[in-house]
Amino acid sequence: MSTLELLPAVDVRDGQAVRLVHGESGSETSYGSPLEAALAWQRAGAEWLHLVDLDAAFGTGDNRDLVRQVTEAMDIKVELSGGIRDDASLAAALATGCTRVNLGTAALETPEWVAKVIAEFGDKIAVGLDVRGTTLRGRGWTRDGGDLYETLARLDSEGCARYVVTDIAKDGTLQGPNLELLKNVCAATDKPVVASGGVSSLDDLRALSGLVPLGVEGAIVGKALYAKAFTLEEAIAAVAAV
Ligand SMILES: O=C(O)c1ccccc1NCC(=O)[C@H](O)[C@H](O)COP(=O)(O)O
Repeated sequence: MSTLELLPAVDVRDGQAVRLVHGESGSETSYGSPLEAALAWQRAGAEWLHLVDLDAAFGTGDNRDLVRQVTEAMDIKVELSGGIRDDASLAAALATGCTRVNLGTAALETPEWVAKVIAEFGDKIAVGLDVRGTTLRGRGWTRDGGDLYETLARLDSEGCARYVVTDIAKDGTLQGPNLELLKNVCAATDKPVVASGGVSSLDDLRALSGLVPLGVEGAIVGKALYAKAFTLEEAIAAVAAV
């Protein structure tokens, strides 16, 4: 069985690494320099970094220069997320040298553009399916954007390479991932799924590892690492031992 990929998260708001609760603007806990955080995960053995520009996601500005600086400083693979919604923001994101980008709002609001860039850029494009129940949320998770499974079927038919699935109710809460949601999404698509939101313990990572045969490829881990629920080294060892 393949090993679950781990993607430690650096979410950037107003130049700082932060974690939100349920992705809500104003619920930030700050954890200092995004570059220091990213370098720390790299030193700890990360193979991936999940880097989010929250201001771009919320439409409160952007941290584009900082995101580029962090991405360029990494020797590991970087997944960029937040506010990538048109040719200009996609070009800027890809120009950082990131391995792939994660589209969210655009998949809900400008499906023709997303179909076009999926066709053009292949597996450099992942789509974030951020849900409350089975309703997708866009614009920094503030607006409803359609049904999860209808959107998934459409994106599958367009050749989307990968999905990043977040249960917003779990995100930043340390309450454990929504395993049922992940199983249901894996049953609805043959494409790999990256699980995001709620990881709280090494047992959660072991449980997610158990879903690898179903199609879960990786897990984004944010709050648990910042809150020191476990170290990244412990997480890497835990998923390797499953
Ligand atoms: O990814 C986005 O575009 C985004 C937009 C608006 C709010 C939050 C957003 N992302 C949050 C993340 O990707 C988190 O880093 C990730 O879900 C980790 O969650 P957790 O382990 O529960 O801290």
